[in-house]
Amino acid sequence: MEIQRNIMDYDTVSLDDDNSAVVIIDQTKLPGNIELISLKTAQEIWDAIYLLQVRGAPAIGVAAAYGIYILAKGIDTQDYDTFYAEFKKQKEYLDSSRPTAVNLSWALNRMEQVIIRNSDKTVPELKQLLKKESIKIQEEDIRVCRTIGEYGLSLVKPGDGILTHCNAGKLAASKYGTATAPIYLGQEKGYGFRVFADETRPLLQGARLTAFELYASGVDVTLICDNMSATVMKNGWVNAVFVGCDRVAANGDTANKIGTSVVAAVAKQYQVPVYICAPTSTIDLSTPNGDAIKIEQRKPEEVTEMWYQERMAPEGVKVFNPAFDVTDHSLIAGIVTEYGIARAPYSESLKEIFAKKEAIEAEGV
Ligand SMILES: CSC[C@H]1O[C@H](OP(=O)(O)O)[C@H](O)[C@@H]1O
Repeated sequence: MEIQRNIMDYDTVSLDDDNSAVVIIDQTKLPGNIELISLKTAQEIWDAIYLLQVRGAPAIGVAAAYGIYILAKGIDTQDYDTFYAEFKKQKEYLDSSRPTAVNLSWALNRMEQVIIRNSDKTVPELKQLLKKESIKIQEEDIRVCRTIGEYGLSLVKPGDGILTHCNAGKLAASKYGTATAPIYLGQEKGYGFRVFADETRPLLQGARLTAFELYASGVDVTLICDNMSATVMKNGWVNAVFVGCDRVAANGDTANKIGTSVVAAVAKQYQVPVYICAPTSTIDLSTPNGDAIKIEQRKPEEVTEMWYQERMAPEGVKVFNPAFDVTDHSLIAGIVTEYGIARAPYSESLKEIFAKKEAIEAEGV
């Protein structure tokens, strides 16, 4: 008898036992098959991020941190400058896999800082410090997501309807997810949320991943097509929208999966608050506003034929396939971080969030 495997029992991203590979759930195979794959080379790691075998801003950051660690481990030199030069080459390559989710560069830069701050250490010592930092990044991700869940839970009440778009769940992070964190914590407390998951064309992260993980967790989830979000909100079935993010700009404009801005515009029409669940690792104060966020453009085949037995569009037709869009800060009721909920004006409140973060870090809490 096949053992009933629950997706929630698997780590989205991990290091293998001998620290020689990044192990991920291949999310392109979900929900049909739960397959773990080991990534050992720079090309394998790059491909896994680009092909969305591992995806979601926090999960991409953790995969990149583990990835650059195992690549650094393989650099065969005892000379600091030679080691650092090769590290930078590998880091720049991994950083080129996807442009929008800031966690990729955030994690890689954080790993590089370990080398910069420890120029007096030997190469073996640097490799150990890189391992330690990569594990710390994943441990923080788990703590951060749970804290976001706690703040998010304060925005809803038992029995509420929650709509989410794309997958900002456990499969986009290490555990809890970001937008799903309030849902999972509510599940622990018996809140009985009714969740509506947008399927999220063209790659169907909502159908294949969010509905999959929530259903596996016993959450009351209803899968809807993207064009149905207006109806469920008009019917009064949604009390709040929780979504993830890939990059939050200094003024609160937020890049997230394509279609998020549509959900936010419809939510405004029906007076449903939209909350961005945003680890501070996904907030980029160096990006002034949404116009400055680079939006990844992906292949037309994802739109025209990816999920169909036959092509569903004429051969050669023009296709526009931006992977993300930017939700204007004016459509966002709150940005839920692990240091509290930022409210408009975000150009001020996000700075206050980071000031709180820095003060707590300075205390070594
Ligand atoms: C926890 S944030 C996840 C975020 O990333 C997703 O994009 P992709 O599936 O292309 O990596 C989507 O925008 C989610 O909201």
